Amino acid sequence: MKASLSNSELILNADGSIYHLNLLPEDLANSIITVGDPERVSEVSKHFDSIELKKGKREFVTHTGTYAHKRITVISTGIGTDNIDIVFNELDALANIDFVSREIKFKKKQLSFIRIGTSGSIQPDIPVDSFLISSSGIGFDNLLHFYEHGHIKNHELESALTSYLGWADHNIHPYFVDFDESLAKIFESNRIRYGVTVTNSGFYGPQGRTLRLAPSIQDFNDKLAGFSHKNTRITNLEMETAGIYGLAKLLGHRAVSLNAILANRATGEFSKQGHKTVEELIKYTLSAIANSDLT
Ligand SMILES: O=P(O)(O)O[C@H]1O[C@H](CO)[C@@H](O)[C@H]1O
Ligand SMILES: O=c1cc[nH]c(=O)[nH]1
Repeated sequence: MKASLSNSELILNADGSIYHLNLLPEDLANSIITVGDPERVSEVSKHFDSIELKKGKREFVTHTGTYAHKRITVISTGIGTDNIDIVFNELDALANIDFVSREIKFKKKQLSFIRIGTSGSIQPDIPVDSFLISSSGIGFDNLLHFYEHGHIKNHELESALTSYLGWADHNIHPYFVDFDESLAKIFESNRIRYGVTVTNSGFYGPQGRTLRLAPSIQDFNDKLAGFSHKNTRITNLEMETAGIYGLAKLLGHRAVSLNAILANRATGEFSKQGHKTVEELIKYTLSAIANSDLT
């Protein structure tokens, strides 16, 4: 017999929508763009040919519409993998749990997630205003540690990085998860490079930034930048990708993260045209989706 999820586990609002996102199952397209900044949602949907719905609650703003005959949902996650836990569990519930019987559906739907985010490079040769596809996400947060996840990790790279860093005494246990290669192919061109992205649990200390507080690990970014294993090096830092890759893979979905590089931490630069660069990445992403087999 199938288990019915209780009211405290699958939480629905009075109108039948899912607790934090305020969405109904029919509100969701199969292709989903995630962005961190709620204001970036309309920067994406302003390009749509039509918008069928706009909903939101807290930092989770959602627009669903059509672009070049593709139905697309764009949703903001806010900042951090704690929010990724909420967004990805609730989006998967919309697709794969029957809200009437409260049972997990036998036939699962696979969603395609494309993150359009901003990020800081730690390599001097990756300039501000460039674009980067994360071929892996390395979680310096703790989200994946709360789920059984041994089967979806890149064990070889995780072990190599863990022994190189030797930061277990700092309670740092990075998890390493790869992108969905078939989804990433859609976004390949000579305008965008591949890299490996660290997902941090903060923007300042956890990304090696020092304003007034002393860091617990000296030369944090230099140490990350110096990692090398079979042609793999770490390229950039942000705050969501590893959590997205981990939860998407665990739930049977596809995910790829596209980064607009706004900071170069090695050279101390920050983009003077961040809005334009993000706008260009949005147009680049939508054009690639238009020319893809995504439905
Ligand atoms: O621009 P977004 O998508 O929010 O991404 C980056 O920007 C935020 C920090 O400024 C973090 O969320 C980081 O991951
Ligand atoms: O340096 C940066 C720039 C954007 N987003 C981040 O998380 N870090």
